[in-house]
Amino acid sequence: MTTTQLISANGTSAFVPAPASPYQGDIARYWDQEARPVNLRLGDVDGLYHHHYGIGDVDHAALGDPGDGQYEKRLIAELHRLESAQAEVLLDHLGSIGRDDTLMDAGCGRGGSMVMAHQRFGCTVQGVTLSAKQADFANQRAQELGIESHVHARVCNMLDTPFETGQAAASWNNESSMYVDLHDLFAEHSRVLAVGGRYVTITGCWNPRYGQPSKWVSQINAHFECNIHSRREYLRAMADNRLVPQTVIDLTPATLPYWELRATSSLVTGIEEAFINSYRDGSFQYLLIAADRV
Ligand SMILES: C[S@@+](CC[C@H](N)C(=O)[O-])C[C@H]1O[C@@H](n2cnc3c(N)ncnc32)[C@H](O)[C@@H]1O
Ligand SMILES: CC(C)=CCC/C(C)=C/COP(=O)(O)OP(=O)(O)O
Ligand SMILES: [Mg+2]
Repeated sequence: MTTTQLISANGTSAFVPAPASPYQGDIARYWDQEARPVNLRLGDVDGLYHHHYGIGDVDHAALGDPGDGQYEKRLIAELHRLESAQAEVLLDHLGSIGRDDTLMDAGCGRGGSMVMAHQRFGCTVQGVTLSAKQADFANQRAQELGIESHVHARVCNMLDTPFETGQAAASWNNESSMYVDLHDLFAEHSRVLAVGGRYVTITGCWNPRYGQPSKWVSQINAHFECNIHSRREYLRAMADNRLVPQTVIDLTPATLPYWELRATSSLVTGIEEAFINSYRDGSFQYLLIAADRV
């Protein structure tokens, strides 16, 4: 594997794999530079840093009076609670996981879901991200929590991981599959998963019933430099790679309250309207798919 030496601001150096394509280089740079308050301030609530969206009903009693000085703080805590609830639902679908099991988080971001998985199951979690900044951040958090022997992130292409064939009891993509070819992705999950293991994704996908990707879906693609797939593509690519869906849940109604609340906050990024409109017009869906590796 080709590597590139990176010299960081404090003079330390590290070898990271050279990107597999110019596109992956762009995505690595995108996440290396990302520092949006909507992600950092939510993560600061309890130290779980997510780069995914939320599900569930808004607790209006907890939010309280918009007129008082502490409202914004409570709003941030509420958005964060909904994002962590999303990760809990993903973990609910991993099946029975033991302390000795290894899980793979494909596109692990700053590692919030990995920490939650370890805290729930006591297992080992191996994460991969294209971003050295994200991997460092996730490993720093694991160290601060004293769980670095069980939670580890590395800079690595999720389509070509160093994990052994059949090594993982379960694996997932949490809002990270729109950056890769789905056939290549599911071939790698299928290789790394033990037979009988479980794969889970939560993703945004365009709805074939709408016809083609709507202008809102195109706007989301441009905003994040990603390539949202259709629901049909997910199911077809899984079927071609020995991943048999056990559960498919349309989380669209469950994620709308998160977006409607986020649109009222001071942390808006400008993409809220595209998510809200595409979920409402049926062109875009927020889906959980849990599949058995057979
Ligand atoms: C929207 S973030 C999701 C992060 C995380 N799953 C979460 O829920 O917080 C997308 C992640 O996918 C990663 N990613 C995109 N393409 C990748 C690839 N080819 N290999 C590894 N990671 C990739 C990015 O580096 C980033 O960490
Ligand atoms: C559902 C879809 C299509 C997701 C695209 C991938 C993505 C960028 C997710 C959220 O990341 P983030 O938490 O960094 O984004 P934001 O800054 O908007 O909260
Ligand atoms: Mg976010």
